[in-house]
Amino acid sequence: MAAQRIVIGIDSSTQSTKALAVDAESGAVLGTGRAAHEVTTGEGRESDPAQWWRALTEAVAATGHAERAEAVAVGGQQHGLVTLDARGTPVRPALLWNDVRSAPQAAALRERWGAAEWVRRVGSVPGAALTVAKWAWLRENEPHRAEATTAVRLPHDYLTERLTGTAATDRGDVSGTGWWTPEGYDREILDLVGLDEAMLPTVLGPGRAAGTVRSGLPLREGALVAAGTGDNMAAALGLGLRPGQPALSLGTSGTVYAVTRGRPQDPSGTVSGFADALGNWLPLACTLNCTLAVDRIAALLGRDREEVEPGGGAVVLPYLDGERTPDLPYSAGLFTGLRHDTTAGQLLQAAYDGAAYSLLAALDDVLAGSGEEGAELPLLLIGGGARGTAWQHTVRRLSGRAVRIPEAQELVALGAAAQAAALLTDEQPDEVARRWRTAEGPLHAPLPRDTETLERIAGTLERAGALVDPPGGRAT
Ligand SMILES: Nc1ncnc2c1ncn2[C@@H]1O[C@H](COP(=O)(O)OP(=O)(O)O)[C@@H](O)[C@H]1O
Ligand SMILES: O=C(CO)[C@@H](O)[C@H](O)COP(=O)(O)O
Repeated sequence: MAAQRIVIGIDSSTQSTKALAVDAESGAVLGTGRAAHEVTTGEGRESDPAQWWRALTEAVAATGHAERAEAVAVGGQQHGLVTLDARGTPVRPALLWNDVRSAPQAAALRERWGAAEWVRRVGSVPGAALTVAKWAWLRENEPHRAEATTAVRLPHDYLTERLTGTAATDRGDVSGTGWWTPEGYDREILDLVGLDEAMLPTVLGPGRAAGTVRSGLPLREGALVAAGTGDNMAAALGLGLRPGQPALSLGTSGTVYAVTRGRPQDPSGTVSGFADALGNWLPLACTLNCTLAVDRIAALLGRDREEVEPGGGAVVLPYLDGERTPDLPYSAGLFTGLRHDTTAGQLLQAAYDGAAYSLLAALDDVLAGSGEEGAELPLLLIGGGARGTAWQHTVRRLSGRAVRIPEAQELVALGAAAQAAALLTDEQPDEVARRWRTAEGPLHAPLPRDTETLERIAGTLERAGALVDPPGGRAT
């Protein structure tokens, strides 16, 4: 019998790091680890990259297989701006994807060339989330820190570099920066925002390793380190997505996406034209307010997250963090349509509906522009929220689609593990995930689409005007 080969997949997401030790042959999860991250509250959203590294070492050690793993890969939250000095030490905490302070810089970038030209170059219309807007914010607001920066990284690049000593990224994650084109870094954009290309990592092609684990780390020295990728691209690998198969992730962010063979082009800005971690594309729409916002509203209402009730005409736009889809970075949450007989459970259901609405509306755009057949395939529901009955039911009611809930947990970490395993077995990572049968799970039949609720939310958004889009910036 051949010796068991073990790989480790790491998901460094907004709220925590999760690590899975996986049998490269069968996909069996042999050990798991998790360590929480701190994210600032208030106006900005920041985390200390050194804390991600500590969380990674803790989570990897907790799998119980760190010393045996032959290959490892990191999937990381997208877009975050990590700024390092000449010693590789963070100049300041990372500005995260959901930090909307960079909205004015994003607007100025859009103004400069127009949405269509940005889409032609980098696939996406710059919003506050994109790294390019965050770097522009830093230069304007903390020029001394921008000056002190000698290297710019994404979260997964930073962690991969700490593992290997190599400054490398991949086409999936780099496609969310706003300065990468399929031909390489866009010099004109880098000039526009005053960033030297020498400060950026090398973009590795699919299937390439970033290097090997350095000595003195809590992993086996010399183990292979795959290129890693952004967390959504890693989940696409982890599910073994074939072109046209839609997925919806309910985590800190809500995301909807599909793998496509053609490059997405959406000048409206709803769908970002990301690359996947292989040679394809990953049109994706993302909301800022998903599980955390709904949980917060449940807490305000004094309810458990599952204590929802149907009925009533209330609408909740749960934009506690500002919002990205629709593009309302300065918005705050809005409750409307309350009556004497409105219950707390109905308000909580309305919060779920408000959070799911934009994702499902955007799903239609993701699929419409995808040019792929198979758009009627069941929606794969993943992320922490997919475990919740209220989330599952809301997605089924508002999508009118069949929904499959993979039994496998932690699809981002599994995707990273599949990428690591592919280095050992000479397969494609998505083939590895299909071999591991990661997308299998109960299939829920479609429910009739609740068009009344969808229309009520759409109408509220249309009429909400300055309440959700204050002319002078942040509402509160
Ligand atoms: N059983 C559950 N029901 C509903 N939501 C859940 C459940 N378990 C976890 N969650 C939600 O999942 C979220 C974390 O999801 P996750 O995908 O791990 O987030 P991220 O990757 O953004 O850090 C938490 O905010 C929590 O609200
Ligand atoms: O910004 C995006 C996608 O464009 C987010 O999806 C981030 O990648 C963060 O993901 P989670 O921590 O919520 O998984």
